[in-house]
Order: sequence, then structure tokens, then C-alpha cells
Amino acid sequence: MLTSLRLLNFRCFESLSLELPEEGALFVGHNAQGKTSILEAVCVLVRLHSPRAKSMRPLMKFDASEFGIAGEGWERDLQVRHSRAGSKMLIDGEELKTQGEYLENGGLVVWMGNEDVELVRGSGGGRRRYLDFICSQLDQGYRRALSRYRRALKARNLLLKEPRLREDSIQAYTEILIEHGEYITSARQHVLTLLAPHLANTQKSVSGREEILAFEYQPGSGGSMVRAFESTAESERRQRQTLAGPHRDDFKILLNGLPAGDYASEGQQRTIALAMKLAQGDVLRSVGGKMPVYLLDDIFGELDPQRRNALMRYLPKSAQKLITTTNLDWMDQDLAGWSRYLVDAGSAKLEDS
Ligand SMILES: Nc1ncnc2c1ncn2[C@@H]1O[C@H](COP(=O)(O)OP(=O)(O)OP(=O)(O)O)[C@@H](O)[C@H]1O
Repeated sequence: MLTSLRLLNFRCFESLSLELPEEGALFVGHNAQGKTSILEAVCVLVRLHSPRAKSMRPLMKFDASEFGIAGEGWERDLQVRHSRAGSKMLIDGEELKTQGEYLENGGLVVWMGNEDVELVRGSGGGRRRYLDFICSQLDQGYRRALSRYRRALKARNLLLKEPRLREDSIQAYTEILIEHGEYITSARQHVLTLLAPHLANTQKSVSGREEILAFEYQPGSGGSMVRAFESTAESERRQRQTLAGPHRDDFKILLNGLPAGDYASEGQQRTIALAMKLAQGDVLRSVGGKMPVYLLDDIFGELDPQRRNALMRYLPKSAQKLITTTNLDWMDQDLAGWSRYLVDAGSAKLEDS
């Protein structure tokens, strides 16, 4: 649990200091006032990961040359700083050399956003990121394997684009891809089996119906990386890119046996995405051994009031929940005792409830 948050030149915030209650808080305000940025800062501080930016650069206030996020959580003082010279991560004032060291023994996060529906109807990239975010939080080795795989994939694709192919070098990278690729694929497959029993509960809780939600893994190597490289060798050299491996993994989402991307209604797709994120929280808790912080960014807009309240009730009581919303008209009385911050033009003030 994070007990405080301090921002300096982060997105629209020049400076901000907040206390975060144990059960969490609501961040209420009009559009474009900074609500998402607060949740994003928490995600970066806890997991070094922004759910909406590919790099740290866009997180820096337009007119600033560095930004900082700090907070106390999990009995440590955490700090992330970024400037043009690079990023620094500190725990209790001591700078750490690697992201792995910073993340080790830290907190876990579930991010739920309006865009999650793309998990159901969008391309495989979103579903791979969903699995990667879970696997990376459960296993430090996974983060390492993924980053080595990505580097080797980039290098091998560049080699395949050269006018004269250097087969020895390509083969050297093939071996790296096989080593890390097998690890990534089996970790993703394992996480899907961990998610399966939770999905049944979460789907029922959010939809209020007996619907069967299931995943079917589709490895981008077809099952064996070694055989995949043999069978794609010719086409790779024609198309000049690596064609098999976990960068092409995907999984089918089936609702009552039918592909949800093609058959489920808009409302059902949104419910499935919520169920997937809630199941993520259940797995992080049961396997990762820690209660994650739930960051819910404006996910209520597309749900009817009954589902909004059902979702609020499903969230674990003992978890810290930080929630953004533009209004609270829909909230049932028994849920109304939350701490509320009014977010307005890059400031956040605690309101009397
Ligand atoms: N790097 C940056 N520097 C300064 N301002 C930024 C930066 N990045 C985004 N902003 C601005 O910060 C403001 C707040 O954005 P944010 O997404 O946090 O708002 P929000 O309250 O969540 O809005 P919504 O309800 O529309 O999602 C926006 O006006 C945005 O343009």
C-alpha cells in the first residue's frame, strides 16, 4: 500500500503532495484536469511502467527538464526521477543500478482503464501486454527474458534486412530467441491456466449472469521454437523479418464457446475486459502473495449503474483502490464513505465527505 505521493513536474502537475488512505480514494473532476496523471504516476512509481506512454519523456511537464515521483509504500521510501540524462530509481535514498533491483519485493498493481475493451476486440499486442504485465509482476526472470528477447529480435530483424545475409550472426540470435522465447511462451501459458478459474467468478460477478469465459492460447511459434525457425527459414529470408516466436503469441477469448471479439456485444466486451482485470488482481494476490493496488481510470462511463456498483463491491475490501471519475451520481449510499480528492487544473484538494 502506498501512503503518500509527491509529484514534481509530472504531466500537468508542477508540484503535488497527497496522503493516500489505506482503503484508497476517489479522484473526481472534469476532463483534462489531471486525474489519470495521478494514477499514472502511481503506476510508474510502483512498477516503472506507464499504461499510456511508451517512454518516460511524455511524462515530463512540457516546460520542464526533469520530473520526479516519490512516495512511501511497503515500508520504503520510493523515488523515480527522470531527466534528459536518463532515469534514476531510489529506495530509502539509495540509488539502484537496475530496474530489477528496484522492483524486487515492491508493490503490485492492477490498472483498469476505459481502453481495456481493446483487450477483447483489438489486436494481439494488447493481449500480449496484458500477459506481460502479470508475468513481470510475478517473476523477475520474466522481465529479464522479455527484455533480452526484444533486443535480440530487433538485432536479428536488422540482420535479415542486410543486402548480404550473415548467416552465422543470424544463427547466434536465433539461439538467443529460442532460449528466451521458450521461457516467455511457457510463462504466458502458465499464467493463462492460473487466470482460468478466477475468470469464471469475475465474469459472473460483473455481468450478473452465468456466462462461461475461457481463453485459448495460440503460441506464435506453433508450439516449438526450434521447429518454427526451421519451417519459416525460407519465408523469413523473403520477407526479411523474424516470423515465429512470442512476439506473435495471442490468445482467443471465448464467451460461451464463441470468439468474444466477433460475437459479444459492446457491453459484454466491456464486462469481459473488467473480468480479465479483476482476475489479474486475484492471481497477483494468490500467486504473488501481496494485495495489489487497484488503479481504476474512468471505467464507469460505459457501464450501467448496477454494474458500476457491482464492480465496486467486487474489489477486495482490504485492497487500496485509487479511482478516477467525472461524477459520483451513480454511487450507492453504502459506498459513499470514500475519501475524495477534487482534481482541478493540476491541483488536488481533499473534500469533506
Ligand atoms: N507532459 C505534459 N505536460 C503538461 N501537461 C500535460 C502533459 N501531458 C498531458 N498534459 C495535460 O494534462 C492534462 C490532464 O491530463 P489527464 O489525462 O491527467 O486528465 P484527466 O483529468 O484524466 O482527463 P479525462 O477525464 O479527460 O481523462 C491535459 O490537459 C493534458 O493535455
